[in-house]
Amino acid sequence: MPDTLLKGLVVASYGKRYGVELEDGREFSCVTRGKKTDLACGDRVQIKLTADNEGVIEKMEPRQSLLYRSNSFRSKMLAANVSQVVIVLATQPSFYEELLTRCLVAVEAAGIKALIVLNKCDLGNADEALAKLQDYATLGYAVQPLSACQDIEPLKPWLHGETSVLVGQSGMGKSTIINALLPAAMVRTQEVSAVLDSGKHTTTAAHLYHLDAKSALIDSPGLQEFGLHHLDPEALELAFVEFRPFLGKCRFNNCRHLKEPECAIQGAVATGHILPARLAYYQQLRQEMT
Ligand SMILES: Nc1nc2c(ncn2[C@@H]2O[C@H](COP(=O)(O)OP(=O)(O)OP(=O)(O)O)[C@@H](O)[C@H]2O)c(=O)[nH]1
Ligand SMILES: [Zn+2]
Repeated sequence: MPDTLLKGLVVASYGKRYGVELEDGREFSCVTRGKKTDLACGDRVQIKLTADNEGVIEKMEPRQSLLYRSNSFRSKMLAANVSQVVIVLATQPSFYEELLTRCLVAVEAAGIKALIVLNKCDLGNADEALAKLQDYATLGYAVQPLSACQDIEPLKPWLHGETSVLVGQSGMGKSTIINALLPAAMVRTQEVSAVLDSGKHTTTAAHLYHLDAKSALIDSPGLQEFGLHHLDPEALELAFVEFRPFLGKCRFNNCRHLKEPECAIQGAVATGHILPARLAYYQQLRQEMT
């Protein structure tokens, strides 16, 4: 029955090709109709089979969430329908707080939960790195210390029942985490690449792995460029969670919280309700928008 539409899940995206897993577990290499490329790993779709191991994506189901990463030129979809973003940091090499901030902004704007994992806690300077993350814990973000190469167990309860996407700078230990959670992952990645790459060198944008019947993990490439060009100023100020009680209380209702007089956000910094560093990150991102 070549015209039957089959329900599936996008488990890999390779440029213009997508790996789609059907409900029975079979996976097919699929293309979209025309020039449509606005699909992401985690999207629920309906496909029509065209030949052995090939399919065309005919329909996409509505999304619950969509996480973007973008650079200065364009935004790209990172993952769809995720419930949680796991930001992987490490004690060494030291992480960029600016990148963490950008990532948290993207997560808030997408309406998703965030978990901050501090990996490599077996190395010497864990206390220092954890102290740095205390500010984020105070803001309400979950922070989980980990040593992925020694014991992955502390991470597991956080992933249960969630569709999580792992993001992090190169070298923080994402691959180590995935391999510890899912020892067969590497094998599977290679098999899928062989099917989908068809001899060409394409990079995987993201890949979804099932941890169990209720939990999935999406691996994504580094987030070195976590531009936020898809956001508008309102979304940006809302993404700084501790700003929310003060929004709408500035003298000017179009206040950018840069140098305006009688700004409630700057006032909250002066009274110790908002950290100066958070305002500085906000202002940097706000200025990128103008
Ligand atoms: N000491 C220590 N080293 C770790 C831990 N987790 C990972 N590493 C090491 O850190 C290095 C980088 O780990 P990867 O898992 O390759 O990092 P990645 O984030 O996947 O990096 P990319 O592949 O570049 O994206 C490797 O040498 C790992 O062995 C840990 O918990 N403790
Ligand atoms: Zn203001």
